[in-house]
Amino acid sequence: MGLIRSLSPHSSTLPDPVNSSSAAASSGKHSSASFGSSKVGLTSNGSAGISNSKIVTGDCGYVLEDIPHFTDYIAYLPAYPNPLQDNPAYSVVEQYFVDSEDTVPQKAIAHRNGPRGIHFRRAGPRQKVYFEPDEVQACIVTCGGLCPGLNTVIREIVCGLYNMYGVKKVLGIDGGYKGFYSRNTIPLNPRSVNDIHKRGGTILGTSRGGQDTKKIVDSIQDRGINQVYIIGGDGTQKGAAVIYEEIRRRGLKVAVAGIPKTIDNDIPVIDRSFGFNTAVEEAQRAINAAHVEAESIENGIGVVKLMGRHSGFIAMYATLASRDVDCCLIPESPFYLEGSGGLFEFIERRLKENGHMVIVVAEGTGQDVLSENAHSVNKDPSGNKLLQDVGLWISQKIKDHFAKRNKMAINLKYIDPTYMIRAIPSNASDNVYCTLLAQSAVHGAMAGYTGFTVGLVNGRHTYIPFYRITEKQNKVVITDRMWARLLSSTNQPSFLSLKDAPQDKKDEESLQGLDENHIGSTLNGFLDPKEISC
Ligand SMILES: Nc1ncnc2c1ncn2[C@@H]1O[C@H](COP(=O)(O)OP(=O)(O)OP(=O)(O)O)[C@@H](O)[C@H]1O
Ligand SMILES: O=P(O)(O)OC[C@H]1O[C@](O)(CO)[C@@H](O)[C@@H]1O
Ligand SMILES: [Mg+2]
Repeated sequence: MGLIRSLSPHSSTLPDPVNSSSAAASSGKHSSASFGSSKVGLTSNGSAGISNSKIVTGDCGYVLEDIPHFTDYIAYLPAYPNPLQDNPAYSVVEQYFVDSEDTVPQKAIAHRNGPRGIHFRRAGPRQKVYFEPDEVQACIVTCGGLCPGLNTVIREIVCGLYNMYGVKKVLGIDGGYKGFYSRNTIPLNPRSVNDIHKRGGTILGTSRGGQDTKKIVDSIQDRGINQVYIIGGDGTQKGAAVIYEEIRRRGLKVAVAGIPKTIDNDIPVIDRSFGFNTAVEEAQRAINAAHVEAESIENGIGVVKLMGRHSGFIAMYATLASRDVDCCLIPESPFYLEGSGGLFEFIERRLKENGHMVIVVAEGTGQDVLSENAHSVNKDPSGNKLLQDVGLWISQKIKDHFAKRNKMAINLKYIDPTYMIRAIPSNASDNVYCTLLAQSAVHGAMAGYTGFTVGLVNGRHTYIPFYRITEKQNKVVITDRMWARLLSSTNQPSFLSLKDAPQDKKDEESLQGLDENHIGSTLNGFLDPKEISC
């Protein structure tokens, strides 16, 4: 059961507690209150056990998917002027504090008569904060697989808290979620994190599994922690969502802020995840090596396997960037080997035309076919399916095919740089991106927001409610322009025979995951069709 804040019935502004410190007032499942031309409400949401979502609606189909704030569930909290207002470095900025009305549209493309659609709160410093500097005891945890930029985010959270807000107590949690209750903490300060951004990995260590919400929140409470920064992928953000729920259930003034991390770029809503650019850049080295090997020998074939459990973004962007790739295979695009329009036929043709070729394959590709041959499906401690090596499998299949009846002598080299592309430090552009994500998280937590993930949406930094990040995975849409660009650059077959092509919208959605225009169940009851047209 959730609470909604009391709203002035005549106000036409967004309810932003960092400009007004009025506290919780009424309660109710799926309730809404009108104010001016806007409506705000909380509703049940089925995803990841999250019970409350804050939806604000306005004119012309405007919807704000807002994030929780302490004042939603704690009454009469004092607020303080943001210390940044006295910071000489920022005093030159004309409007440094984010206007409470600033929100960012999820979709940048608008039609004249279309609804304004979903928006997220713009990230950044607020005029008021809900912590005094010496009251803050922050902690940082990294979970899941490695990703370039983890250390940069850690560094910038520590430095942001120290330098912008005068916070002096920051702890690192050792080895992922389980470190909360099984390890000692690591004290962090600007000196200890000074040059960690030049290193790959995470200085805090990471792990999979071991997410025991009760023990984690007990540890947060026992240690007096009141800001929790959680860096990790989809699994981690689901864990963060349940930690936030438990903290809220206990009525604690503890901010939970997620920073999305995934080498696979499989987190929805955000433009891209940090470290992704670095990984794509590093993948070029492997593709280049495969190309050099392949073109130096008769009928040379280079096969490169890149990461991408369910989403083929790294393979797609690495292929588009390289221009040396003849065929890119990703999990979203089923393919077949034999017969007309199949991979073998294409390889034969390309070898006859060019004398060599390069194939890039994302690790999650063709797992259905591979697991048919596997004895059992193993899972990692987080419950993620362990993948079969598609690179080895496809290499062997190609070799067998061309060896059959001495069809054609080929020279195949298989390169597997998977861990090399994620164990490196982030490049310059990812470093800047990590810095801004970390600072957004710090500003949000200091302003009393909680239960949110920071993310870049249409080039703007935003605060996104957890459920939007965890409800589905970001996938390459194979009926989109980007995949078409790839097909036209490689000239590979689409492997979509006519009968497989999406027949209608429903098929398309099941093929691609949910449409990005999809308005989730969270909005039921808040989007009145009458309000959409204006
Ligand atoms: N549904 C869930 N609810 C609570 N915690 C979860 C859930 N799924 C995963 N976790 C926890 O989150 C942590 C990281 O999860 P996981 O290993 O799936 O990596 P991830 O965050 O998805 O990152 P990546 O997939 O990019 O490596 C683990 O400690 C795991 O136990
Ligand atoms: O680090 P692990 O457990 O070997 O997992 C590897 C997986 O992690 C990722 O890097 C991120 O989910 C995937 O691309 C890959 O399948
Ligand atoms: Mg994951």
